[in-house]
Amino acid sequence: MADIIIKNGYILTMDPSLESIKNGVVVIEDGRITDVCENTEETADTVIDAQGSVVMPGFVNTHTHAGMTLFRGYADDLALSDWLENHIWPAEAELTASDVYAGTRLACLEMIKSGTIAFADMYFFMEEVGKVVEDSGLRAALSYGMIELWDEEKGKAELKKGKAFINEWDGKADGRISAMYGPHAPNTCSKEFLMKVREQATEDNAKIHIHVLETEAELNQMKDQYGMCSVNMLDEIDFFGPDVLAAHCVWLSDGDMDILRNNNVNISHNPVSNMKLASGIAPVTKLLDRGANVCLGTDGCASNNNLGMFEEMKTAALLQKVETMDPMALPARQVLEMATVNGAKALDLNSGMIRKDYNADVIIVDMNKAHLNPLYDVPSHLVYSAGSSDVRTTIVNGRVLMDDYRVLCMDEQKVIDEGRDAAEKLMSRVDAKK
Ligand SMILES: CSC[C@H]1O[C@@H](n2cnc3c(O)ncnc32)[C@H](O)[C@@H]1O
Ligand SMILES: [Zn+2]
Repeated sequence: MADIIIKNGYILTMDPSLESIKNGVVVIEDGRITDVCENTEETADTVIDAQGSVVMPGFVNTHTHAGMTLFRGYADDLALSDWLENHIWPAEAELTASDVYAGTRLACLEMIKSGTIAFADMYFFMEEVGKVVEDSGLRAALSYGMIELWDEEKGKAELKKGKAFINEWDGKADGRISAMYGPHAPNTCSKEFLMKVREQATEDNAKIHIHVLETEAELNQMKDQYGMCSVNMLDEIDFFGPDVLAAHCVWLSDGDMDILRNNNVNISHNPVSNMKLASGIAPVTKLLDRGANVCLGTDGCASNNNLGMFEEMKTAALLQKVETMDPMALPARQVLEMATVNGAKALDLNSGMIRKDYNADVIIVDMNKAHLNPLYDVPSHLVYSAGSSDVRTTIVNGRVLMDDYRVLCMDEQKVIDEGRDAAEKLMSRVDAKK
């Protein structure tokens, strides 16, 4: 007997070897998908009727700072350097472990409700993030964000913290958590420090999550400092590889794109954050044309201001069309791949497709809504018409985290109240310091 059978749904497999099934069945046992078919004789403890819904792989958000939900709507409409240096960093200096716990719980609640099954996070007080992920049931690739600022002693302490986090958390929560090194960016960490991070990551068999060429200011700073851009500098120190997740990559030359592709670097595109901070437009279609693995992230809630992957997909697709002046650029199906298959590849997850033996990381999207009818093409609706609140069920590792809009893995109202309280107290401490 299986654990879960999802029946009567439109199965969008995202599997190149298996077409979508108009009225199909997904069978789940021990956290895995054991069958994807038109009919089954199998029985299960839980039978979910997905009539009028799309059954698809859940989203992988490949760049976020989950605890920053507490800064949602704080310091809007500013350029990145002003936003970060004069507003966000002074406010983050007041953060406590319990703030990050409350903020990350709020983030996980939002992600579960909007169909995300895994996320790559870089922040502070990462033990709190680990605890939240463990309890929530989500998957995550977590990194302690290291900012060295050319201070050798600080660098040593940061690397020690990064390593301690990896030692304690990699593989935790039955393998749902992986841990990475998180050097913040090439313009906040010295070349020497980044070389040490690379060496340590190789030795520890850990991946690396880093911001790369997000702004023109970073490009100019790097040219002044090293006589070359961040990608060239990182390439020179043999930093790149398939274990690197590079967020943003907005200011790339053609040569930089070749370097990233040739080194199989995973690139997290974060279009809403890039638009809000007016950082620029990443050359996504050029990267995809080269065969690079481009995935999709929201960035933190102070630069987005939500964690919804539906909005991110639509923005990504529209932005590339305007950038290239080609309405055929980044079609719906391709952007869906970025949000599922490519994200899973970047985080080394056996997820991102509805396929036999894959993780049972499945969402059910309710199509019985005014804004989703009539329905000619499912990928089109998912990218251009659907929204976060259309997700009715989220399953991760075979556990139902949200069932028909009801969150089962946490007390929704308590998480909202505690997030709001933590933000209120945090902001009074921030104001007192002004
Ligand atoms: C060292 S933990 C992460 C660090 O990054 C800051 N941050 C959030 N969003 C961005 C962004 O778009 N670019 C650069 N840095 C960002 C966050 O506030 C933390 O300080
Ligand atoms: Zn970021």
